[in-house]
Amino acid sequence: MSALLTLEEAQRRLLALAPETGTAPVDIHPRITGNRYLARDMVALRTQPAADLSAMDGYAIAPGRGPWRRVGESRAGAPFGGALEPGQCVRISTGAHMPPGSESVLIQENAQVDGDMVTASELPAPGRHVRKAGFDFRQGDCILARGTACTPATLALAVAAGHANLPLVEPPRIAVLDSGDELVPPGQPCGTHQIPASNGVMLGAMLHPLVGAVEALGPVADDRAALAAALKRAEDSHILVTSGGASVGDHDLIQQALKDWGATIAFWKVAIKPGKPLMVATREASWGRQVILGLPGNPVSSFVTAFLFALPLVRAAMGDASPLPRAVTMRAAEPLPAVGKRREFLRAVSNGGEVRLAGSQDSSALGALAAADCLIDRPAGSPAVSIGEPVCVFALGNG
Ligand SMILES: Nc1nc2c(c(=O)[nH]1)N[C@H]1C(S)=C(S)[C@@H](COP(=O)(O)OP(=O)(O)OC[C@H]3O[C@@H](n4cnc5c(N)ncnc54)[C@H](O)[C@@H]3O)O[C@H]1N2
Ligand code: MOO
Repeated sequence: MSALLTLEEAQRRLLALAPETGTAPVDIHPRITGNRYLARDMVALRTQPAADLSAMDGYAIAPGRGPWRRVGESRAGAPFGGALEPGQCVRISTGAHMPPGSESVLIQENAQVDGDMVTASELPAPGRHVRKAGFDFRQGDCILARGTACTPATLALAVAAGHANLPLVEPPRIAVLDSGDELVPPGQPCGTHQIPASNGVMLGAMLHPLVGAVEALGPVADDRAALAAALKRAEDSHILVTSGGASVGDHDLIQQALKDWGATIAFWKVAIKPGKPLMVATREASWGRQVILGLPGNPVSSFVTAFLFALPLVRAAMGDASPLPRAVTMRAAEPLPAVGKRREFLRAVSNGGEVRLAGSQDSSALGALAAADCLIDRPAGSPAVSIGEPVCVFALGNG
């Protein structure tokens, strides 16, 4: 058998296949919802601040040690009309124009006021409490790069830079198909030879927050005709995620069904545990390229491969410039065994920078998976870990 792909190589090959979905302008106001990413670099249409502004409430003072004669007021939205002469000041509020001739702001806590005359109990340094024009950004600056996520902060920056809508990558159309003769739809009577079809629901719940709509095509029996009928319903999907039938069993028909459908296998099997039988295929539809991600049927294998492959693929198709999950370092709260040839992703619970196993690491153990809030990433061939040693961890977040 050919060597298994490493995780990095498999992710690289998959992301290179991410489908193109198109771009459309989307109104920012009242707010863009869901996970969306910029299709282009964005340039500021205005300078912010557009003029020197006060950062505090107090008095905009002319240079010198004072006292200063108060000659007017500058409020946010209503600037002082004139310019300050030496020895003059204006009352000023936070966000208001610094009038010409003023140099710094004497905060009101440090001002002694006697009629029109203002003296300083503590003198501000020149330029103190002044936001200089353009210090945040200037017209023409690139403020947001293509592939940036629309977060509350990036939306605020885009609005401040003068934009009313943003060019966003369209979310991909996604279908999920779980297959197996033993699968029973949720809540229906289930014999001892059967199992409730939990993967379709789990995968839909993982993908839905990213795109807002996921078509559920399963559960479907391990039967060529049934699979063909289900695949026909996926003809319009940019991304089809299948679960089950990915391994070597006589009844694991997914690969054959996909080939019958016109798909070409891009690669199969990755050196990870769980998740080895992961399969990737493509299909040229009349409207463009479809990507098929074949996940193993074991529920935990399906979850882990969805986290490592399906979510990044969807994020990449949505235009995310860095779609892969990011690891942090934590300390092992219990010893961990040495790792064999496959890189392992252990279901675990984190607490205050420490991490311990969530329970059974069997790839069917949903109890431990549901209790986990992270995956410990154990490289292939790595030695046993003692309590307190650092380990790489992926927070499950959306997972
Ligand atoms: N002789 C070998 N056997 C197996 C190998 C191997 O290399 N040689 N690989 C093992 C590994 S690793 C995995 S992972 C599984 C994956 O197999 P499949 O993708 O073909 O999955 P199934 O056989 O269809 O199902 C496995 C297991 O998961 C349950 N399942 C499947 N779908 C669902 C669903 N939608 N909801 C809930 N549970 C589901 C199914 O009942 C099985 O118990 O293969 C190993 N075998
Ligand atoms: O890879 Mo399987 O996913 O070990 O259970």
